[in-house]
Amino acid sequence: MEKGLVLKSTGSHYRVRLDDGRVVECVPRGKLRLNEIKTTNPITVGDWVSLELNSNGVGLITAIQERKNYIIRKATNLSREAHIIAANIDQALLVVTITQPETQLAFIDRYLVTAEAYRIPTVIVFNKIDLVDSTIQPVLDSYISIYEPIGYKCLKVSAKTGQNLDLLKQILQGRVSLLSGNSGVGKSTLINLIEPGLNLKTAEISNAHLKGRHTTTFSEIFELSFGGFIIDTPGIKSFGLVDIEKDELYHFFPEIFKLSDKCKYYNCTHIHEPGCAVIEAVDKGEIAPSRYLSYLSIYDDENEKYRPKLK
Ligand SMILES: Nc1nc2c(ncn2[C@@H]2O[C@H](COP(=O)(O)OP(=O)(O)OP(=O)(O)O)[C@@H](O)[C@H]2O)c(=O)[nH]1
Ligand SMILES: [Zn+2]
Repeated sequence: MEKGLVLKSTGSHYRVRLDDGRVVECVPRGKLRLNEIKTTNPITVGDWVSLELNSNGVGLITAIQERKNYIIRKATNLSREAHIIAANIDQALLVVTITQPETQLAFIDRYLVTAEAYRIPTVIVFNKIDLVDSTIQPVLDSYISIYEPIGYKCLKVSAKTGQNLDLLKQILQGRVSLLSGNSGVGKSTLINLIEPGLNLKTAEISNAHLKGRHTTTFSEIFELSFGGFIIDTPGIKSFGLVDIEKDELYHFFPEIFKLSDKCKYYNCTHIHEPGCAVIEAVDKGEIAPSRYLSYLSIYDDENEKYRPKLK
């Protein structure tokens, strides 16, 4: 009996990396299912599997280990089944830039909420730090002062000058990472510097959900030469919001969640209730206005009237 990590899935067979580094082609033995959700694919990249090796070197997958997390894409047909894109993601690296292009705070917040809901720790990587001049610096500082206190690790790098790429490498080392970020922030440039020759298909498929044919694109995991894995999956630079119940949304804003047990009402929405510890913290400037705005707009687009005025 061997154990391995699923690197690639083509629907019917799988490429699995054994613990000793060997890579073998595998087929599942019979029906393998984890009783989680209705899914179009029972085994996905990032899965840890048990397998038996045939004499001809082909593996027979006999079991799938329980997943610590997974990301899904809703299948485009009406079967309501989900397609699991990847499992057991140790961390997401969200690459953002303050300029060329400017990554919006609302975009970062939506990403972080989704990552929290998926239980994927996220590191915010500020790239193109070489472009930061005296006008950009305060903006960069303000971004970091929003996210660092909440607990998100922030890293300033430059693919152009090579600044802090060693730290980025350290973060990637020994982990399974998902690389995300808007188009043009430098994901490919960074990864090519860190691991030359690795050509990720990070390019986003525009309106992927509108184009059914793209759901047949399979994701893949690449091994880094210095140890660690990168999940390469098209269209996942910014994964969509998972279905989050409105009244659970505050769970995915760590700084709001932390305060929520101090609210007067146990079912406080943190939007209009008297005695709300969250609103109080927003008023006192202890919660970033932009974060609270994101909370309101994700909760309900009609919360306009509750929005605090930004200075
Ligand atoms: N000045 C500067 N330019 C950078 C840096 N990193 C990347 N770029 C440039 O930014 C542009 C976009 O970089 P890409 O690596 O293609 O960005 P991407 O995030 O992979 O973009 P998509 O493939 O569209 O998702 C390229 O022209 C890079 O040369 C950096 O640190 N500093
Ligand atoms: Zn409240």
